[in-house]
Amino acid sequence: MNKTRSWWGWGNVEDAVHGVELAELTRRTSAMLPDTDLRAHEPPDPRSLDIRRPRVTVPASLAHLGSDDLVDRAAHAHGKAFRDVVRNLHGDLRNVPDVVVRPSSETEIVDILDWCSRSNIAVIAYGGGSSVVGGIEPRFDGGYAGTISMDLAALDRVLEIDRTSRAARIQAGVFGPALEDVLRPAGLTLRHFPQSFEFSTLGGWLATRAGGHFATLYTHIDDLVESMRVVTPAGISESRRLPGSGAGPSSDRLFLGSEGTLGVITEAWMRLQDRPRWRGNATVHFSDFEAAVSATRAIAQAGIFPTNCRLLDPAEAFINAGTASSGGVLVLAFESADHPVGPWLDRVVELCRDHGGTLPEPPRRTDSADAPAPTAVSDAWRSSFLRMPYQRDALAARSMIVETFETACTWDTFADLHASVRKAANDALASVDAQGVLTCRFTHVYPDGPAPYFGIYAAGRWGSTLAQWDQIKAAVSEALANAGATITHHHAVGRDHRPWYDRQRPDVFAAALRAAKGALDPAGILNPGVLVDP
Ligand SMILES: Cc1cc2nc3c(=O)[nH]c(=O)nc-3n(C[C@H](O)[C@H](O)[C@H](O)COP(=O)(O)OP(=O)(O)OC[C@H]3O[C@@H](n4cnc5c(N)ncnc54)[C@H](O)[C@@H]3O)c2cc1C
Repeated sequence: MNKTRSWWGWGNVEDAVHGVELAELTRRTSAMLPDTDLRAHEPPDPRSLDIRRPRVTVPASLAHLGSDDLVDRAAHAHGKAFRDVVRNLHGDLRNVPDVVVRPSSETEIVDILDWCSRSNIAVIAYGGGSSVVGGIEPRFDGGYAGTISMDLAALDRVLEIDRTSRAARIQAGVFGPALEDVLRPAGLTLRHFPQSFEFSTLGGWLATRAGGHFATLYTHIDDLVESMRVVTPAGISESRRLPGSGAGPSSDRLFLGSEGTLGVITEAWMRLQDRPRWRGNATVHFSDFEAAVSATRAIAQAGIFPTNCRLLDPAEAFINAGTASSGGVLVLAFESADHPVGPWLDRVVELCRDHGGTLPEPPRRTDSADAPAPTAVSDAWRSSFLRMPYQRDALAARSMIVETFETACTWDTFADLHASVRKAANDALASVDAQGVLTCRFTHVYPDGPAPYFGIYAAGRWGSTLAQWDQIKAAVSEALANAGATITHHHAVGRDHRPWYDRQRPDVFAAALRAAKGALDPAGILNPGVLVDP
């Protein structure tokens, strides 16, 4: 069945929360936050809204690539963060691209960039539109004649597979599932699975330095890049395919995380892996969160790199895995294409026991090609992980504030950071008069520190939830900045994180980035306001 992408919320219209799932979601929410007004509000029809008419006309030679359809433009106006969904629900579409263009070749991209550079039209590269930081939104000053959203979904092919070096040349507009469908028959995988996998693209992952689902070793997409090809208004940059190189600063590193401000990534050679055969998993309960953190650190520093090492604090374990625990739950998994993983699993279980962890179920493993059954907690966590964005939308339409924020810090600073974020979030919830819960989990762990990921579930007031969230987000972002943590571990900078990113990066680096932008994008048309001012 062909599904319909939602213009206002996550994913497909047909997959939205309804029926039993909706009843259970509202029941659990009411139990957690009694007196919440959970009446549903429907999104408006974009055609009923007073959306600005297009200010630009695509030249005749490119006209077949352009769309000024109102719903198409509305769907390209915002990303998929809570604040995007809420604005859509309220019909707040004040910044809408004038035209959506869909090139299917580099030549067309070059022609579009030439036209826009000459005509002072801003260009926003658009992959899957799953940005959660205002990265694809035409929200900026600067007297542009208009804005186009350059949707790259037609660049969706795997062009070559090099089985010997285990790499593939892949176009930037391919979505996660379509990419894996092509690699699977060759026994290969990119093995990059962000939560947004189904609705985000390779180009978006590269442009935002996305983080995949796996907790250790290859965490960011950066680790998987062999070379990149980027069309800039000043020309095309293509790096050599190399397993490693010490030849000066890396051009790939310049374009990774450039968020559409320096050029349009059209393709990349990506390092692949053989599909895993051997797997093992275990779930460990702790009675004390500090001990759980120490166990997780011991594992991160043991040099054994589990694929999953996700520590859920008690609130997170309860809300998203349905498990009660006083000190948190650690979900562990290993997989390998080459060897059985039993000894590694045994070792991490031993480390957990050393820190007081207990296992309600024995570890599971297969030293054969059959996948082991997941533990009850890891199964519950996985299905809730995939449904979370749909449930977030259902709750956003019912006056709830449901959003996440993420960071990374060194182990020595985690306890203080955790305490100050908790305080900032709870104070902010009180100041916006919202009863709520803060949760924390580690999405990734490194030998020198974790990437904590926080969630807020709070009862808001319909019509005010955006303002309430913005106040909470500013408070927690300040707490992260003051603790010396990063404003983002993998969600990128976009427009929403700019104030804190500007404080985080060294001033001389900002000057170098501005100079690079000046050289690559002399007319300053690419994604204005993101990373640096034009
Ligand atoms: C529910 C949900 C879950 C998420 N989970 C994760 C997660 O697990 N890990 C994670 O890292 N992020 C996650 N994100 C954030 C988002 O999915 C990532 O930032 C993702 O990499 C964006 O990819 P995209 O194709 O949707 O890009 P877009 O949202 O379309 O674009 C993002 C940025 O990249 C630029 N861009 C896109 N394509 C190109 C290109 N070809 N060339 C140059 N610039 C380009 C855009 O201009 C924009 O600045 C999540 C978001 C949501 C809503």
